[in-house]
This record gives sequence, C-alpha cells and structure tokens, in this order.
Amino acid sequence: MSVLAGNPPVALTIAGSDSGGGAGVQADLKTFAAHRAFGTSVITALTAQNTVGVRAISAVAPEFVAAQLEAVLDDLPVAAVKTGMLATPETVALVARFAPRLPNLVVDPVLVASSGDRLFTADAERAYLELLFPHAAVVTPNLREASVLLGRDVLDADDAVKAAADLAAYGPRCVVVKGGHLRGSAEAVDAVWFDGRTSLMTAPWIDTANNHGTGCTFAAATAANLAAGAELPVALAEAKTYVHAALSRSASWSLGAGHGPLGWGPF
Ligand SMILES: Nc1ncnc2c1ncn2[C@@H]1O[C@H](COP(=O)(O)OP(=O)(O)OP(=O)(O)O)[C@@H](O)[C@H]1O
Ligand SMILES: Cc1ncc(CO)c(N)n1
Repeated sequence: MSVLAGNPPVALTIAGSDSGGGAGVQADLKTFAAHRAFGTSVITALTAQNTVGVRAISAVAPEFVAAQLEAVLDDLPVAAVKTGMLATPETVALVARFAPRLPNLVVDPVLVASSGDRLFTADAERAYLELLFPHAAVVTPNLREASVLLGRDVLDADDAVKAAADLAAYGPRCVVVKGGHLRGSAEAVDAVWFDGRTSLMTAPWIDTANNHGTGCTFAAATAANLAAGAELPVALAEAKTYVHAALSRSASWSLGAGHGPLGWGPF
C-alpha cells in the first residue's frame, strides 16, 4: 500500500458532478473527507441536477477524462478508486485501459438515477460487464442495475442473491447487489457474493425521503475504507454502517422538494 507515514490515504473518484450536491463527485468527496481520506476526482460528466431530478447532462470528452486521470495518477499515491457515473461506453473502455493503475477498484455501475433519469447510454451496458467488471475489487449495482445488466427481473432478496452470483462470473472479486429499493421490509438488505459464497448484509430500515446519493455514498465509503487498508468484507460492512448513520442524521432534514441528501458528518 502506498500510504506514507503521516500522510492521509488518497482515494480517487471517477464520476459525474451533481450540481445539487447530493450524489456523484460531491457525495464521494464529502464521504472521503468524513473517512479522513484525501479525496481526488476525475469528472466524467456534468449534470444539471437537484433533489427532484436531472435536467441536463454534458459528458466530458474521453480524451479529457484521460488527461485528468494522467494528472492525478502521475502525481498522487492513489490507494483506492471508486467509479460512479461514467456516462458513455467510450469512458468505460477508457477507465478499463487505466485499470492496471487503479488499485482497490470499486465499480458502482450507475445507469439510472433514482428519479428515473438515464445516466448512461441506452443498450450499451455490456461495456461494463465485459470491460470493467473483470478489473473490479467489488461491483455494487442496485436492483435495477443488476436487472438491466443481466437482462432479467431482479425484484426481491432471492433474485438479488442469484444476481450477485451470476454477475460474479464476469470476474470481479466481490459483488454487492444493493436492495435499497426493496420496500416492505424492516431491514435494508444487500446480497453479497465473495469467495464463492453469497450472504446477506442488513441494517435497520430508515423511513426517510432523504435518500439521494445512498449508492454513491456506499461505494465511496467502501473505497475510503480500502484506501485505509481494510479487508474487503470489513470495508463493506463499515460502509453499510456509515450509510445507515448518514441516513439517520438527515432523516428529519427538508433540503429541496424531492429526495434530499444524506448527512455525511462529521459525526
Ligand atoms: N432507507 C434506507 N435505510 C437503510 N439503508 C438504506 C436505505 N436506503 C438505502 N439503504 C442502503 O444504502 C445502500 C445503497 O443502496 P441503494 O439501493 O439505495 O443504492 P442506489 O440505488 O445505487 O442509490 P442511489 O439512489 O444513489 O442511486 C445499500 O446498502 C442499501 O441497503
Ligand atoms: C452525477 C450522479 N451520479 C450518480 C447518481 C446516482 O445516484 C446521480 N443521481 N448523479
């Protein structure tokens, strides 16, 4: 690991900007800071977005994404990386080409915002499976993303467990199918595949509309924990606890007319 004595661990997010500050690069950097990691960022797209929805998207040219990656990686001792919104299959391919330089790679395959707005080129999702998943320490699709990637319904915890095992066939070391959109349960249940076994990771369900950016926060917290040297199962369990704490903290806030943000801390 490239953490030098006295220096904070360095984490990198490769993701889209959310002008509303609740998801994307903004959520990732706040999460890194709350974990005392030094956050760096490569921006793949701008979104004009708030708590209600996504109004417009402008993807960054892959050559400029590459220039940002070179600038960060040539200079800073990045110890873990999170990918969020990559916007186009060309950027997925580009990030895959950089994979040998991206340690502890957490791939959150962002395809659709919770508001329903598309954040990735339609019908190009196979780029994730074929190009990026083989390089990932962990991939973290939500139910809908798992369903799009596998081309079948992933609706409940049983489906999520099977989906995690099937997505593992594409080569990541670990798969988490996040069940944050599974309603009607007292628990927030995620299916985890690791080392050939599937298990469920649970936390008490928090009844709140302020859930914009839960997925980004979970993946960024996992990357921050890996950057600090945690083993993968511990990094995931602590990220799950952190998301629960961040959801609890903002549960009574009313920021924005839609799905408000999380309370990242400091706690
Ligand atoms: N209301 C909640 N209470 C407790 N945990 C939750 C809640 N909502 C989501 N989670 C947890 O947050 C993590 C992120 O899951 P989720 O399925 O919401 O991701 P996502 O859909 O990618 O998020 P986003 O809305 O940012 O796109 C998971 O561990 C999930 O179980
Ligand atoms: C920029 C961005 N990345 C990810 C998500 C998913 O929550 C979002 N809504 N916006």
